[in-house]
Amino acid sequence: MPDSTHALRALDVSKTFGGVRAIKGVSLDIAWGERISVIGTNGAGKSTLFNAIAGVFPVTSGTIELFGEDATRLPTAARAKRGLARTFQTSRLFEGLTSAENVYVALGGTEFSGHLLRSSRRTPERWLRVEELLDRVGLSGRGPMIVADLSHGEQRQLELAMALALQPKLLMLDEPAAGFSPAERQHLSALLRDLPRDITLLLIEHDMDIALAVADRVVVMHDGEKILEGSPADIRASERVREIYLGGSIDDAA
Ligand SMILES: Nc1ncnc2c1ncn2[C@@H]1O[C@H](COP(=O)(O)OP(=O)(O)OP(=O)(O)O)[C@@H](O)[C@H]1O
Repeated sequence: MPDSTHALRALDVSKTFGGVRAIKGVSLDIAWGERISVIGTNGAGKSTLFNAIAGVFPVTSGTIELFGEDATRLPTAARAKRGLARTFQTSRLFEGLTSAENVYVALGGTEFSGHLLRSSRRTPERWLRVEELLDRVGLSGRGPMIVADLSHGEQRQLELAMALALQPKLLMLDEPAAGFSPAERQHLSALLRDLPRDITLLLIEHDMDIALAVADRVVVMHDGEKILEGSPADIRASERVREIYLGGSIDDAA
């Protein structure tokens, strides 16, 4: 059971790379089960905030509490062990394996060494779980396909299945719709909305439609700072957001 009211509390977090202040005093609380989208134009600091929470690098100042525990100095693996799962902008799949085998490995198939058929006899329940996860992300029937033969969209869906295999408390998705067709975007949006409500979700997304459709609350970053947060309706109606997107890359507002 959660031992705090929040899955995540980031307090006054800053990160400087050389002379660049990528994020400046950003605070962000995410309640258990809440779904947050972080939006902002190129260079706003979204990825830096995301990576700071995931523990990819140490923050310059500020604190990060995960699941009620100070995680500011915890390495990525320790954060993952406590229940944080993330996807990446670039694919981390095993391209020569099938979809099902990828999910199997993500489920903790530590005995995996190219002998999946042999291990499958020992772990039929794990293969059932693989099928469930593939179904959940809309990849029913794709289990036997080699990853390299999946479409880009399907590969991202597979990554989502692998993240879900970890039964995360906090699922962090880094631009999951990058490179998607309009149809794939709609599909992803529906998939994310259908995720179990007990998974806390932090989504960084360029695509406004997905960001607003999936989130309970939206955080707007600009120039390294959190400048606004509110409901999707608040954000949609915000003149400030409109100005920022028009002043930045108009593609971002698409
Ligand atoms: N490793 C790094 N080294 C130096 N500067 C960095 C590094 N990572 C990010 N920055 C800088 O920090 C600022 C914020 O970048 P960040 O990638 O967090 O923005 P973003 O909102 O994710 O942008 P995008 O939407 O383009 O991915 C930018 O000015 C960027 O150039």
